[in-house]
Amino acid sequence: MASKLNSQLPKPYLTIRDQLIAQYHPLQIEQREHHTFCNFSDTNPVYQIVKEACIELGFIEIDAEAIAQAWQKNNPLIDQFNHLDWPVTPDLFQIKGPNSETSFPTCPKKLGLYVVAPTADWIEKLFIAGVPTVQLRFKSDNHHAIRQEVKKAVEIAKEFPGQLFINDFWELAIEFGAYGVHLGQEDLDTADFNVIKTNGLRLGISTHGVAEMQRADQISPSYIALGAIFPTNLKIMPTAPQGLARLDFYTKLVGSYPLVGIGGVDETNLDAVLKCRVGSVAMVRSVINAPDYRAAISQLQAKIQTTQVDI
Ligand SMILES: Cc1ncc(COP(=O)(O)OP(=O)(O)O)c(N)n1
Ligand SMILES: Cc1ncsc1CCOP(=O)(O)O
Repeated sequence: MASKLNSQLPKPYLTIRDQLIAQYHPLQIEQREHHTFCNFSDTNPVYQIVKEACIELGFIEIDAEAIAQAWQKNNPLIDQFNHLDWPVTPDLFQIKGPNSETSFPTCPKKLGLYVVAPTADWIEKLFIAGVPTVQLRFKSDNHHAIRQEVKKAVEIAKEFPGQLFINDFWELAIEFGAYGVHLGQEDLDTADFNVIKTNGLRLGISTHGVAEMQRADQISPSYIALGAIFPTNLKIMPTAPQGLARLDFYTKLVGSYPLVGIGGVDETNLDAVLKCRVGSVAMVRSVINAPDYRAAISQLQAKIQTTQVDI
């Protein structure tokens, strides 16, 4: 494979690097940044080769470094290098898992169909239609409107057996007593996790790759979300769509955390996503923009019931 990098690797190592790239080409995605050089901080050849191969496969640099570190830990000697030995276990990535004292309250590993909805009225329609897990993702700058919407959604949720997560507004979620909150990476610097936890709320965290999963693990959330799996026009994503081969890898990486897959999932690709052993699949447009949302829910739920493997 022709390299996009100006490699600093010695010639014999380039062969091993290209072997890795050929072996793991299903993990390849089109990268947005064009890497012209690699400034390696670590001189270990295994680390260097793997990092370069991962950059070539389209991993962002912090993820390439995390994978290179895991590989080096598992396979430290270049003269015993086994290019088939891609590391997948959480411990190689220093992912501890949720069983520590600091964990958030647990939620089911299989959350069923998880619909992310724009308003409290939608939350009601979704619960009535039998959706087990919903999220209020209300986007507004009007504090009064936000407060009213969260309050209404939580009041509605109390009438139904399903689970309601509130996106972003964790203080309001606590005040009104929601089942859980969902936070993005940019919320992690400001949210008070102790307050969320001591109030008994579950926590879901968005991730877009390996390094963000490692960061999420430090917080021991109730679930980890990974997106986008496929292209989505609902929001601008910080990383390119990750695809099924990477989803399969991420499912192994998170170990016993429930993994929620999101982004571009619909009836046509749901089977393939479930086969990657995700705990659940979150969707917006496949339900909210469907010509008949009740019919869409029935079809998606039926597919989840028939296809989801034991995890
Ligand atoms: C289940 C699930 N996964 C990811 C997201 C995205 O959340 P976030 O990163 O906070 O981005 P916005 O939704 O605020 O645009 C989500 N909402 N739900
Ligand atoms: C909110 C969000 N976070 C990651 S992808 C995404 C959008 C999912 O929407 P859709 O299911 O319509 O692609």
